[in-house]
Order: sequence, then structure tokens, then C-alpha cells
Amino acid sequence: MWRTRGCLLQSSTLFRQSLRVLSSNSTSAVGVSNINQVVSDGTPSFTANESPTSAEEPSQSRFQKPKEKYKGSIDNAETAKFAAIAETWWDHYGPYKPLHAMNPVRLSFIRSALCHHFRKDGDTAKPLDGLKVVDVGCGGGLVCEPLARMGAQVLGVDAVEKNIKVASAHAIQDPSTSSIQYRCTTAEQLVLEKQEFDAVLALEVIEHVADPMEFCKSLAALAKKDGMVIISTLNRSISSYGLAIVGAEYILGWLPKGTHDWSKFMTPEELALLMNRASLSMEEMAGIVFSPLTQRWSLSDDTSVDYIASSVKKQK
Ligand SMILES: C[S@@+](CC[C@H](N)C(=O)[O-])C[C@H]1O[C@@H](n2cnc3c(N)ncnc32)[C@H](O)[C@@H]1O
Ligand SMILES: [Mg+2]
Repeated sequence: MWRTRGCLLQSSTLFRQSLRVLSSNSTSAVGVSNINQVVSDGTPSFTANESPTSAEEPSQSRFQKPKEKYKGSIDNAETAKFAAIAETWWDHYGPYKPLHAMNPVRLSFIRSALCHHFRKDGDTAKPLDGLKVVDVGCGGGLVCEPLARMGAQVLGVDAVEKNIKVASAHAIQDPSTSSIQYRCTTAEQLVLEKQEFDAVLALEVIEHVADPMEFCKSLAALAKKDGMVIISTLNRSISSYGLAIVGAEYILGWLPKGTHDWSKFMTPEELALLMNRASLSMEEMAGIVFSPLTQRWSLSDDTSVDYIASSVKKQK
């Protein structure tokens, strides 16, 4: 079972829904090709014609047909977009304006999820004291810095060297963030190094990686036993197409045109499926919504555009 703000949802229901989407011959071509892409990066793990017959989660072999050796999470075309605007991470009115604007809201979710899971008092000055956290795809360190101020021991990693330089240069300006360690590397490299963390974050990253399933498995492998993995991403919906692409990139000009590829977005059901297959048990999910009326961001039951989900590494 995992809960959204205000309601409990059975993950089994979601799996059934996901499988219906995966197996339905009436599913749109976009949906089917995307799911295959999400699940296996180019090598379809199963197609509409080989749909599962039961509503239960299909066997591993059904999902994981032999495929090319995993070549890592980096999609060069995606990382090039971030390298091109690396100097703008701390410009609150630049391309990362939406990330700055949604920061208090997503940090409130993260703080609450971590404090609840690790039985920490969220009302103290340093509620995350003692927790070892890695922020994968940390960009300029927009989340690493407040986490360090909350007492966490933070490692920020990003595939783009320029991002790491900008993040490091910014963090050392303040004693409360100078303890953050930054490295230009990937989740899979940290797994090879057998690194482990209490909490693993990947915020607005999974829609930019080469193989979301393998990426998710790396995130899970980085979590200690009973550790937490928190992922945020964009839903693949009509609303996200209208708001995150047409609105943010073309009308409001918040982001450079072409920042996002809608077909790489993931529905909450697909993320739940990926997490389950990576031995992560989803705990809580919340939508991150922007109100044009109040010009404010908030957490909501509405996951139709952007959402964040916490999960716990299952016991093996
Ligand atoms: C949309 S930004 C999000 C930045 C940060 N997580 C935040 O929310 O403020 C995506 C980041 O992921 C990084 N990235 C993309 N692919 C990556 C990969 N395979 N491994 C690590 N970082 C990656 C990009 O360089 C970029 O900094
Ligand atoms: Mg993004």
C-alpha cells in the first residue's frame, strides 16, 4: 500500500492498471512505445501483442528479456542540454526558475518523509542530523544545500562536470553548506564502489536518463537496508504536455525549448511498477502543483503534471 496526500492506494490496483495499459491493444501507439522505452531502453520488454494474461505482476523473465548490456544511465543528448546552461543554476529568474520556485514544497515532502521514516523530530533545527544522503543528478545543488542545512551529510553527484563546478563553488560560499561533497559521476558508478546511503534522491532526473529501469535499480542499490529512495518526475499526461512543455518552454519561456521530451515522462503507475521491480516499496506520493491564480506551488493529490514519491528498500 502507498498513500497519496489524503488517501491510501493499493499498489496492486496500480499494477493491474499498469498492466491493462501495457496489455491493451487499444492503447495509443505513444503509450505503448513509451512504456517499452521506459522499461527497457530500446529493446522492447514486451509489446501489446505479447500482453500478460493474468492481472498479477508478470514474471521477471517476461519483463526482462535478454537485452544489450547496460551501458549506463547517461544520455548524451540530455546531459548536453544541462551543460549548455550550467552557469544559470543559481539565477532565480533563469531556466531553473521553476526548480527554485518549487524547492520549498519538495523539501517539505522530503523532510517529512525522511523524518517519518527515520523517526526524527522534524521540528528541530537540524532534523536530518546523522543521515547520509546522496542526491543523484544534483545539478547546481539546489536541494543539496538545504539538506545540508538540515543536518544531513550530503553527497551530490551529477553527470555534467560543469554542474558540479557550479554547485561546489556555490556551496563553499556558506559555512552551513561547505560540508557538501560533490562529484561528477553516476549512480551506477557509486554502486560499483559499493557506496550506501540512508536516503537516495533523484529529483527531476529519471526523465532524462538512458534507461529508467536500470537507473531505478541503481538508486535502490545505493540505499542501505531499510533506506529510503525519493524520486520526482513529470507525469506523461495531457496536462504535463500543456503546462511543462507548451506552457513552460514555449509560452512562459521558463525553460529552453526542447528541455523536455514528453515521451520520456512517466505516469505514477509506471513509476510504481519500476520501483517495485527495483525492490522498492512505494510509501507516499504527492503532486507538485502550481496555481496561476496565487502564483504559488503546493503539494497536492493532483499528480497530473509533476509528482514526488518516497519508497523504502524492501528486505531481501
Ligand atoms: C532537471 S535537472 C534536476 C536537478 C536537481 N535534481 C534539481 O531538481 O534541482 C536534471 C539533472 O540531472 C543530471 N543528469 C542527467 N542524466 C544524469 C545521469 N545519468 N546521472 C547523473 N545525473 C544526470 C543533469 O545534468 C541535470 O543536472
Ligand atoms: Mg526535467
